[in-house]
Amino acid sequence: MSDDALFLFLTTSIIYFKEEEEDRSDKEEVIKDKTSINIMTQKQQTTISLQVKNLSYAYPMEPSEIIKDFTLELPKGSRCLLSGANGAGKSTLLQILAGKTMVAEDKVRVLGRPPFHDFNLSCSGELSYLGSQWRRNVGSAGGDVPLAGDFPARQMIFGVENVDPERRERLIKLLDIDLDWSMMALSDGQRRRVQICLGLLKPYEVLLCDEITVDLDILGRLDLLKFFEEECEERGATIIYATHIFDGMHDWMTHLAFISNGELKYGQGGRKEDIEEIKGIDHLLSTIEDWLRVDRDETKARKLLEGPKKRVDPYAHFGSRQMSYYGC
Ligand SMILES: Nc1ncnc2c1ncn2[C@@H]1O[C@H](COP(=O)(O)OP(=O)(O)OP(=O)(O)O)[C@@H](O)[C@H]1O
Repeated sequence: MSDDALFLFLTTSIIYFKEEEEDRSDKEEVIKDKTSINIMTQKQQTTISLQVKNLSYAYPMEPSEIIKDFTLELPKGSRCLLSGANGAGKSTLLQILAGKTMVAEDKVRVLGRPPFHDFNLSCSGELSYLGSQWRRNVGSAGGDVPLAGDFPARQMIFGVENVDPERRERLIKLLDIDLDWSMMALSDGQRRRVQICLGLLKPYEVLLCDEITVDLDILGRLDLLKFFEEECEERGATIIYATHIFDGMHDWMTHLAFISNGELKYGQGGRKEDIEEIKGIDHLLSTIEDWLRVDRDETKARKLLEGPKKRVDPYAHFGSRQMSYYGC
């Protein structure tokens, strides 16, 4: 081999090996990345962010329990659809999980902490609740009376401190909010958009939603569901979403719980892939319809058997009811 040929051979080999090495290290990067994603997914799946253990609850002065021996466990990053008939106990359960109602410390854990006793869970924004109580408190003067006063949506949204400006911008765009909207002259859907924006400004780790999208138009609802999905997949947020609207929910949810008369009856809060009735194709609506029909028949039968509910009269000891009659 001539000197020139030897030189050419050596240079080509060096270039080839270098390229091979670069290629291999690229591949290794990808494999490393994939491994870390896998580890994250496994970690996400094994990290429990919300836990309810044999929870029972009765409202004060009420004779019967509204939540009965309820057990649920949700991993980080999951999106659980909470379903059930009117009066089944969904809002009551969400209010307990949100720490608005006191139950024993060991019955409910959110991010490993008891939500009622650990006040900081909600104050820090780690646990966020958008529900009936919240609807009455945010942007309203109490009950269903809208806040009076001619101030713009901007004032409410920019009034929340310590918010990431990028997140705020994103939410304003997503919810199609006009910052000049006057809070006293909004439609129900517009008010709900401002309320939802306020509730989502802080990056929660666990979000509890109780029928928040009823007033939104289809686009608003679908965009919001997409946003929630990204929050779970990118940040590992966990969401429980109670609704009677199932459009788009089959693909959206990762877990399903159907509550009947305060008990976890179908779905068991399990992964949707493991629930026989909705496995594979989108059978969610028809399945929930079937469950609701069975539930309605059972409730009727139970009520017939139980007879009328006996309520505790809180004024019985004071005779004030009689006094009020005299007053009339
Ligand atoms: N403050 C309260 N005091 C006493 N009983 C209550 C109170 N709030 C709700 N209930 C009762 O608890 C039961 C469950 O109500 P809850 O609001 O949790 O049901 P839900 O599943 O959210 O219903 P919906 O789908 O209509 O919103 C109902 O029978 C209701 O009458």
